[in-house]
Amino acid sequence: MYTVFIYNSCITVVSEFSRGNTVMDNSVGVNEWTSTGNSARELNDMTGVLQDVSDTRINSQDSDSTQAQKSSLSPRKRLHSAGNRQSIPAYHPSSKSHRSSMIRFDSRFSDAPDGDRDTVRRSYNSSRIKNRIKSKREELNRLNTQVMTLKTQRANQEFENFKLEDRAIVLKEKLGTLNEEIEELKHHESESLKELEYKYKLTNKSLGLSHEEKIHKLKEEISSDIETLIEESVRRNGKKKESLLEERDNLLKQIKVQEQELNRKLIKLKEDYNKRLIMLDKGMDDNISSLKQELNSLQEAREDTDRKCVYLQSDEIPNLNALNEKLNKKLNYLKIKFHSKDMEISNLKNQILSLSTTRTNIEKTFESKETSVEYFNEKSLALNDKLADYEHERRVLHNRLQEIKGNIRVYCRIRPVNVSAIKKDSDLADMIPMEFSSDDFNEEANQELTISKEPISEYPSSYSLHNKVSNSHKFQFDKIFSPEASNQETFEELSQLVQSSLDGYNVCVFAYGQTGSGKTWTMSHPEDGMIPSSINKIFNDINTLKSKGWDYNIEGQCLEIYNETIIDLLSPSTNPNKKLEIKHDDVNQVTLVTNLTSSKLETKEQARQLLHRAMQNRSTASTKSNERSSRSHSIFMLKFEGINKISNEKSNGTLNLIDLAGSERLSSSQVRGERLKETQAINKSLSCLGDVIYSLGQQQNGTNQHHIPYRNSKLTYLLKHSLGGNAKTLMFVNISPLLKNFNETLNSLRFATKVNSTKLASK
Ligand SMILES: Nc1ncnc2c1ncn2[C@@H]1O[C@H](COP(=O)(O)OP(=O)(O)OP(=O)(O)O)[C@@H](O)[C@H]1O
Repeated sequence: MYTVFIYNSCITVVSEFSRGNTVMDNSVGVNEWTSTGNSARELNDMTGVLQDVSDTRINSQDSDSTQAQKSSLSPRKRLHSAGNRQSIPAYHPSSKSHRSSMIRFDSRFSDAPDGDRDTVRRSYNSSRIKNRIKSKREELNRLNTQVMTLKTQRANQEFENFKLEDRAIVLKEKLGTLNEEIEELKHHESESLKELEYKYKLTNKSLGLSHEEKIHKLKEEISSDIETLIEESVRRNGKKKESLLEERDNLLKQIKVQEQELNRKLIKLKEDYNKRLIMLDKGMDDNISSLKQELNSLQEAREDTDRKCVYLQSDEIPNLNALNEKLNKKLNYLKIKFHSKDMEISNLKNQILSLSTTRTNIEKTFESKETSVEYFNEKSLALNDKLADYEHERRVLHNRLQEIKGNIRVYCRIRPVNVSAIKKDSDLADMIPMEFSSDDFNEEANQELTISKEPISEYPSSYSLHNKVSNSHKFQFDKIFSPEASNQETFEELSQLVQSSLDGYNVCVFAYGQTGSGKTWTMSHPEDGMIPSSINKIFNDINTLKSKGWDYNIEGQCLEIYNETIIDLLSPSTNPNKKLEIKHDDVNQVTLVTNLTSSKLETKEQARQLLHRAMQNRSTASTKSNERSSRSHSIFMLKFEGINKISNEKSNGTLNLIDLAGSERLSSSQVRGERLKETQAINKSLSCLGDVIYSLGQQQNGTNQHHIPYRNSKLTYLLKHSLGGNAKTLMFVNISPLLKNFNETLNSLRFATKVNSTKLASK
């Protein structure tokens, strides 16, 4: 016995050998079955068989068996009760075919006895069912194989879909890359634009400065650069566009090919399905629907792909086209900009042309001005030459004048007496009777001074009486300054020698005379003494000489010779190691005192301060050593080093302003001890000075060619190169007007006369 149960969409074939003994023989899911394409008809056949078997059993066993049992065994009813919606053709026992088979069956066993006949029929039915089940199993296996094939095909199709999706992703990536490239192109283009602008600015600047040809060349270069860049940009963009279009075409082609392939496959599949549908019967609706679903999914995939293609066609390519348009617009904008820049360049060119015209005009004016400047320069040079010549001539003439006046000049200065202090005739009698006239010159341009112990005239109050004098002493000097003469008047005569020192000569100015005769007054009076006045004149003259091309370096030194010892007045020191020694450079006619302080003087003030310092040091020392100032020679030395920028002339001159020690005679001073030694040293050095000057005079006159005793005293040795030759010497003989100093005055006048008698001739 076989019973088919349908429960939970499963058909279960049960072989029942006996009532109440049921064995599960085979079980196939309905859905699976239907999906594998099992024919409903065959199933119906089988159920029909089962119905036959059932009917047979019903007929053969118990005709009174209940209708309920019958209905519970009916597969048709079971199928319907399981909710199977398949339309299965009805195999009712009352159907014609069924009845015919029953007739055939009955006719075969009609001859057999009733018991045997039932048994045979049952065995026959059993074998028949077995065979049919076997054949159905085989068919089921075949269907399973077909199902597997379809599954494989579906997997393949899914794989194809995946591939398509991958392809779409790759395409998207490519599009992304293309977008990046386009961005890069944009960036590159903006960079190129910036570079072009920068180049353009640079070129504009250089255009403004360089020549017209350069401008033209630069313009051409810039134009060609811009054109090249534009062409390059166009070419690159064109290439990109072409490649993009090519890519798009390729993609479209690929899509088309794939579409065709897909269509072909779909057609094939459809055909296959149709074939299979024909083969597997129309009852395989589920299968078809699944296939339809697959088809739908495939179509969806296809639509998706189509949409992607459309997206690519509709969105990306227009985007690319828009970008291209944008680039073209930019290119046009650049072209317009280039055109405007070109206009600007032409404007600039015009400006440069007008500027170059102006420049040419200015150059012409400049040339004419240059010509005038050259002319004036030449004139100025000529004038400078003339000026230098004049300056030289002036110097020569000045020197000649000084020589004519005498390289050794002696001026006598009579110290005034405080006239208000002379109250009585007896006071007048204490004065030295002297006679001179301030403007009375003899044939040799000398002035004469006559002194006498006795009154020279009946009117002794006058200095210029012309009465005959007994026991009188007559002297001749280059100039005699009356007691009323001021320092300014005195300096007028000296100033020419100061000029000589600036002109490169060595000048010595001595103040000779007994103590109290007015030497310091004459030389160092702080306001108008010879030294302060010389300082004034020197710095004034230097300024004037600057316009004639002269520049001067001035150095100042101050020293004292006391007891034949040199003392630095700017830095007095008791240090025995600091020896002040006189050194001579006979070749360059330069004298140097070792360790002597030398100060560079650039202003009057500096020179005055230097003098003030020296005077202070001298007075401090004087207090310590009992009026030493009267018994020492003080020397203020100014050295001038001049150079003329016009004529390149050089000059080296020295101005020595010397306040000599008092010239007291030993007999009159009646000194002893230290004081005697001092007086002897003073007298020795003064007499040496006289000797040197005298010897020099003799040498120049040709009478004495031998020895000049410079070394006999520190003073003469120091002044070796400032005495003699072209050097100028001026000696002030300061005399006292008092009768009590008559002998000293006479002595001084005699010494001065000795000096004055030596007129040094120029070489
Ligand atoms: N030209 C003058 N006018 C007015 N006073 C004068 C003149 N010359 C000298 N004296 C006065 O005479 C005095 C002595 O003068 P001064 O000190 O210059 O002499 P000296 O020769 O330098 O003396 P010593 O050798 O001691 O230094 C001073 O008081 C000074 O004021």
